[in-house]
Amino acid sequence: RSGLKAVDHLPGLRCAFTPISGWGFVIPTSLNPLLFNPGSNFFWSMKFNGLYPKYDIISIVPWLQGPATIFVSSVEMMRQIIGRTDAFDKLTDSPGVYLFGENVASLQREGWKKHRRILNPAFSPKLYNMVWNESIRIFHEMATCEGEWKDAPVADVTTLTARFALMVVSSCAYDFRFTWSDPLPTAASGGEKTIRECFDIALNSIPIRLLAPRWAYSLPSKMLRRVDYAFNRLTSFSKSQVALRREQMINGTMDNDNGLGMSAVFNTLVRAGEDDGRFALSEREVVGNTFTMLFAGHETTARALSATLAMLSLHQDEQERVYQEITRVLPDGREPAFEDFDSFTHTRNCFTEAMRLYPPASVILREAMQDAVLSITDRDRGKKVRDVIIKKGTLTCIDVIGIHYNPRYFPDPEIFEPSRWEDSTVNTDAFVGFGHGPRVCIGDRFSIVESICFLVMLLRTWKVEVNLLNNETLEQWRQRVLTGKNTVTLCLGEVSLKLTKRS
Ligand code: HEM
Repeated sequence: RSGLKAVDHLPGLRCAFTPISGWGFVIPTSLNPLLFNPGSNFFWSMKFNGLYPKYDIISIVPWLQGPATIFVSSVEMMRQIIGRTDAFDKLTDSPGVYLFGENVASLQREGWKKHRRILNPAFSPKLYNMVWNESIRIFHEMATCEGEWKDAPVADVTTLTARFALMVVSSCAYDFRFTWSDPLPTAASGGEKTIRECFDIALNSIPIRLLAPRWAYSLPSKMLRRVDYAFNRLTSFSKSQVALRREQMINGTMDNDNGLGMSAVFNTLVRAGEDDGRFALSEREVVGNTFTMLFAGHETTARALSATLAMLSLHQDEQERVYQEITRVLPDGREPAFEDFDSFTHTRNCFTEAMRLYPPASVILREAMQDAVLSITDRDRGKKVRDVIIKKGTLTCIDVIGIHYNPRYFPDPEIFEPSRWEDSTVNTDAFVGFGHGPRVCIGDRFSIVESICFLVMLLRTWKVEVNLLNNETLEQWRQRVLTGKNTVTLCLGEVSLKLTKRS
C-alpha cells in the first residue's frame, strides 16, 4: 500500500521485484506465473506491447523487493526529472559507488560538482583531435591484425568495436597503450588472467557483484571467486597505474603522454589526488573515476557502432550515401583529418539514428529526494493531464527507448531514417542517447568523434553486408540480430557481417 501511495496510484505493473534491481535482473522471467517478474528486458519487449496505454508514465510497484518505481517516456517529464532540479538526484545507495568507489557518474549533486569540475577541462578540442588520430592508428592496426577480413566474415562485429573502443579510451583518456593482438598487459606472474579478461568478467557480472554480500566470496564457489578476483585485480591494476603516474609526475619522467601532458584525463585525476585543497581527490576517488570512464566509455560506444553497422548493412542505400559523402570529402583518397569531422554529416546522422533505435544506455535513473510534484502528459497529444505527487525515495526511470520510439517526436519510429536529422523541425531534445541536463554524458563528443572516424575508415574501403548464417532468411537475421537485450547496456544479438573490399 505504501508503494501505491508513493506513486500516487498511477496505473502500471504490480510484480515481485522491480526490474531495476539485482534480483529483478537475475530472477528468470520463466517464473512469471508465480512472481509476475517483468525481467530486465521488459523495456525492450514492452515497447511492442504498448507499455504506455494512456499517459507517458507508468508505475511499477513491487510487493516483494525494491522501491516503488515510475517510468516516463515524454520529453516534458524527462526535463522535470533530469533537468535542473533539486527534487531528483542520483541514487542514494549508488551501485556505481559500491562497485568502483566515488566517481563523477554516480555521486549525488554535492559530491558530483567537485568531480565534474575537475574533469571538464580534460574534455577539450585537443583531446578530440587526439581521439581522431588514435582512432586512425588503431583502425589500421586492427585491419592488419584481422588480415583485412580476407578469409572469413566477421561472426560478431562487437568483438571488433569493443576492442577498438577500449583501445581508444584507454589510450586517449589514460595513456594505457596496448596492441590489438595483446589487448592489455598480462599479469607479471604466470597463470593469471589478463586485464582485458578481468574487464570482461567484471562487465558480465555486475548484478552478481551487487547482490553477493562480502562474506559470500569466501564460499567454495568458483564463479564467485572468479568475480572477486576480476574486480580485485582491476582495482590493483588501477592503483598501480596511479602510483606509476604519480612517480613520473614527481620525477618529471612522464614521456608517453600522447601530447596532452597534464591535461590528459588520467593525469588530471592523478594531479587532483596530489592536491590538498577543495578540489582534491582521494586515491579511492581517482580509481573510481578511472574505472567509470573505462566502463562508461567503451562498452557504450562499441554497442552504438555495432548497431550503426547492422543498420547500414541492412540499408544499402544509406551506406551508399555514406560512401558518396566520404569520397566527396576525401576525393584524393588521403587520410581523413580531424578538420574533416564536421563534413561527415550523413555518416553522423546514421550514427545518431542507430543510437535512437538502439540506445546503449536505455534507462536513466534518479531518486526522488523529496515529495515531488510531476506534471504528467497524455500519450496522444503530450498535453499536461494533471499533477501527481511522487513520494521521496521513489525510483524514477527515464525510459530512453520509450522516448525514442514515441511517435509524437519521431514519426514511424521503427524505421531507420537518418535523413530525419536533416529536418530542422526535429525535436533534438527527444534524443536522449547521451542523457540531458547537467549530468549529460561528459564523453559524448569523445564517443562521436571516434565512431565517425571508425565508420569513415571502414566504409571508404569496405562494403558491409549482412552475413546470413546456416541458410537463414533476411527476416530471420533481423529477428536474431535486431532484438535488444538489456545487460549493463542495451545490446543486439551477434551482428554477423560480410566485408568486401571496394574496387
Ligand atoms: C555511445 C557512447 C556513450 C553513451 C550512449 C553514453 C551515455 C551516457 C548517458 C545516458 C549518461 C547520463 C547518465 C545519467 O544522466 O544518469 C552518461 C554519463 C556519463 N558518461 Fe557517457 N556515454 C557514452 C560514451 C562515454 C564516453 C566515451 C565516456 C568517457 C570517455 C563517458 C563518460 C561518462 C561519464 C563520466 C558520465 C557521467 C557524467 C556526470 O554525471 O556528470 N561516456 N553517458
